[in-house]
Amino acid sequence: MKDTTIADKIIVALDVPSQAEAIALIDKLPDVSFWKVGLELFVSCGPEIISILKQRGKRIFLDLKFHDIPNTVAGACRAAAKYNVDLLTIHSTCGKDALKAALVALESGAIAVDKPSPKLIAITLLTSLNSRQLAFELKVPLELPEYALHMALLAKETGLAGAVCSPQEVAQLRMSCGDDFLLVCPGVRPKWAEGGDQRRSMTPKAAINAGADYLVIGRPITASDDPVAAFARICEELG
Ligand SMILES: O=C(O)c1cc(=O)[nH]c(=O)n1[C@@H]1O[C@H](COP(=O)(O)O)[C@@H](O)[C@H]1O
Repeated sequence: MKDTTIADKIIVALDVPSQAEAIALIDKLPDVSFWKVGLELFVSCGPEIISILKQRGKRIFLDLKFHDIPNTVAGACRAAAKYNVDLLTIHSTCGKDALKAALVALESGAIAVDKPSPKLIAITLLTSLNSRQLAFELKVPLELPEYALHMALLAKETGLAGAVCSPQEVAQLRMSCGDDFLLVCPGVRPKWAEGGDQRRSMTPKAAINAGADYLVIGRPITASDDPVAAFARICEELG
């Protein structure tokens, strides 16, 4: 088995509008072992990108962020099982019944196609939201860290494999959810990169030190003039 390196902890978000641009990035960055296919790319070019990544031996995070009633998320998860990806996302705010239905359908879908089940992980609170927006736009009366923890625990109690959280909450979630619960952190920003629409960022090094299993990083690498150098610089900063 290939040794795991610090670079393997970085999942690069393939947020581009076409398959050609995605392939160009994948081939430009051969040291990236884990790629995220999100809504933009999947809606633009469909599931073929999954096969392209598989042919190159990459791990895949299929980030479709399901959010619907139990019957619908279950159907989507059953269908997604056939792609044989490593990680799949659903919003915790679907509620416990939907999370459970999704998990059961994903596992039975994987058995039906004789493939391992992807790990289902739950979005706690999008990293583009801050505490002000949580209180005044979403009208959630809890403090942000308490809300994120509650959403992670809901996923854990339902049997999901992990959660997506901002690096600012990862230490608390790690402490409360234990070492076996997968914690994936987007909203990560090296000091030299622009924040963009992310609201609860920390540096890659700080996020890993706080307990993240994986970092999801997009634009600091993919929108850089030199993605290869940007990826190498992040790996170097992670030590
Ligand atoms: O599920 C995700 O990956 C996700 C959850 C979240 O709360 N915030 C978040 O930014 N993401 C994703 O992580 C990636 C972050 O990209 P950059 O902001 O370009 O680094 C995007 O593809 C987002 O869709």
